[in-house]
Amino acid sequence: MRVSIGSDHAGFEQKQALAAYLAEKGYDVIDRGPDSDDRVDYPDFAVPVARDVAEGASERGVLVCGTGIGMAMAADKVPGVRAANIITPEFAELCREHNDANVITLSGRFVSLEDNERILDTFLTTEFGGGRHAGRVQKIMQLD
Ligand SMILES: O=C(CO)[C@H](O)[C@H](O)[C@H](O)COP(=O)(O)O
Repeated sequence: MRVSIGSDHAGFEQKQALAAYLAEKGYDVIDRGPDSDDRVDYPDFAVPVARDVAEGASERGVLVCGTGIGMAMAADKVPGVRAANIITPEFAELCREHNDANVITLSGRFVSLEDNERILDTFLTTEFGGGRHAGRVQKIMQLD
């Protein structure tokens, strides 16, 4: 599976570690930056990752900032993207099963790397449940 990843300065350290973690697990990782922890603006990195997913260059997107909140707001503006800000593995499972989220946004300041690895594992391996959830997700997508 191809996965695009990006961050801002607050998520840079975890982005680097998570990109390496995913590559080690066999994922094809596209790193959309940044390349250092210099202060940057999160929308500038959310949008390239979101566009990768919306345009099919990758199947999933991963974004890390201080909280994940700003990244989710920015990524979700890109038509075709369903971004979820996730801080527990349980929510990671549900955002896939119920919402078919295709971009996950993570907190580099309030969630440990180990916990974000577990969250990411769940996000990348849980299938959409379909059924009663399908029409609901369809209604979201009609808002694009
Ligand atoms: O987008 C955010 C908030 O939802 C992120 O947490 C940012 O990383 C944060 O706002 C950056 O803050 P800083 O004071 O400029 O480091």
